Amino acid sequence: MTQSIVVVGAALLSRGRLLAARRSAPPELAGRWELPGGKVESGESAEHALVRELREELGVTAEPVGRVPGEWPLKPGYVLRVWTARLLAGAPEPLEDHDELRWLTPDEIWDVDWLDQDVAAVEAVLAEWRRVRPLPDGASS
Ligand SMILES: Nc1nc2c([nH]c(=O)n2[C@H]2C[C@H](O)[C@@H](COP(=O)(O)OP(=O)(O)OP(=O)(O)O)O2)c(=O)[nH]1
Repeated sequence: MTQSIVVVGAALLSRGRLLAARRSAPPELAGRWELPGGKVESGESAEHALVRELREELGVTAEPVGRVPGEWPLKPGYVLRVWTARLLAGAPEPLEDHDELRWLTPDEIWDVDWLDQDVAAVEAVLAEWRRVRPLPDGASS
């Protein structure tokens, strides 16, 4: 049986916001938004890949916090798994693969044009985020 290639995505959360990244390549994905991350290399753990990718792509030191339950198909042979993560050092910059970053509040999550294949994953991130930090009584979303 052929194993799918695992792509790890980071739900980097800071000060009540989620980091979204706009892809600059390849052309069919450019301009759409995703969770920063990338492919897990052979012999590498997903958590290690997450830390490595965030360093390479965004220039930050981050640590994984917890897996967001679920797994989402990307292109054939690729699946996306997502971890919440927190920043330990640095301010994210779009160094590689991205040309813009945005910190989104829960209310702003759908303001960006997520990759189609990321929408279900982002919904799961939102559910996990609310589970961990429930909204105060009376909040609308
Ligand atoms: N990082 C990331 N990639 C995603 C997401 N959604 C999605 O379809 N993809 C696709 C884009 C790419 O085809 C693949 C991940 O490749 P990548 O280019 O980010 O990973 P990488 O840094 O390891 O790749 P490479 O440039 O070293 O080849 O998964 C997502 O939310 N995050």
